[in-house]
Amino acid sequence: MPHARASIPPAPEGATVPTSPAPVRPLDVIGATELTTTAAGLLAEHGSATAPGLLAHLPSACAGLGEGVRHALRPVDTADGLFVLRGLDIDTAALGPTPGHWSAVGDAGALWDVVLLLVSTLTGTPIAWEGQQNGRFVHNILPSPGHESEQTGASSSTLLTPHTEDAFHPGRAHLLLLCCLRNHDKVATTAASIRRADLAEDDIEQLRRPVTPILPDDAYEEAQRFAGRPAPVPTLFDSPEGPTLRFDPAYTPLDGADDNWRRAYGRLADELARVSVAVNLEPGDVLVVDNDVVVHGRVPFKARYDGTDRWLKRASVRIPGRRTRPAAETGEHGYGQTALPAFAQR
Ligand SMILES: O=C(O)CCC(=O)C(=O)O
Ligand SMILES: [Fe+2]
Repeated sequence: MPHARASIPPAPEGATVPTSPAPVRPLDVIGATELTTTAAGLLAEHGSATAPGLLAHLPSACAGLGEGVRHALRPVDTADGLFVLRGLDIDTAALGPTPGHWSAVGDAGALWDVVLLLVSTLTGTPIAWEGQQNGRFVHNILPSPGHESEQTGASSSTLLTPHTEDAFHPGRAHLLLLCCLRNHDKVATTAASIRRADLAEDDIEQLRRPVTPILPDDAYEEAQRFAGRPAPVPTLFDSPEGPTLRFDPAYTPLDGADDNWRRAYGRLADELARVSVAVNLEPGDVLVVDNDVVVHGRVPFKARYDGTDRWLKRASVRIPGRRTRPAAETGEHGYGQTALPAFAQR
């Protein structure tokens, strides 16, 4: 049912204006039950969502999932560059309070880590970063005291500027998956597709040039200390699958960039703001974002810090053999960071 559309909330003050809703892919009760029972079985067998043996068993566990789930998780197939999988039934009362920091999560909500890993494995290979959230394959996105105005998932009071996830790195995800556990205040994730943007050919030419680097974000302290020279990277790329982008203005130094490039970059940012949609995730929704096509962010909100805060689980996925990026990326140093696959690539 590709025609269903997620509801669009009114734009909060200062936030991007939604122009078109996100496609919803419904998951029926049979599919949802398959995912949760398979996840519960894996958890019971391996004891923890972070057990290496569980990760190794994801492909064989997925082999037992039915056609309905597989169909719902077929590749992103519209210029929106994303979809919302809807139909998982989360008992939010049983989750326990939203933790105050990712490092305090432990196995809280572990069933949903495993469900998200299964969903991720149906779309590709989940990856983790040694330097982020202790190497976990499923990150917890929740507001944390002291981090309110950062450009990371832990922030709240500030607009999380639209960005490509892990834009600084050539091993970054092809798909980003966000599973919503709790979102009482209907805080929207924003998403803008390069395939909805209308740019002048001259601007596209400018932004195809590698002019300035993208530096590691504040979630990567070790990478930020890396001594190597940051390499300039192109912002736009014409891939055999259509236009793609690599964009993170909050971590893009503009000092070395010429005026023509800067103006084109500014117009790209304006155009992405124009086509941006606000996706209001509800508990049980899994937002699947094509990280080569869409930049995502989040509107500002007031954290509660009382155990009822917004809580998302996040996974990153590589699609083996995908040709959406310039070949020159393979020579990048990646600021000393390595993306680790959950299991050997199939
Ligand atoms: O909180 C959100 O909706 C998105 C945060 C984000 O940028 C991320 O998790 O990568
Ligand atoms: Fe992000």
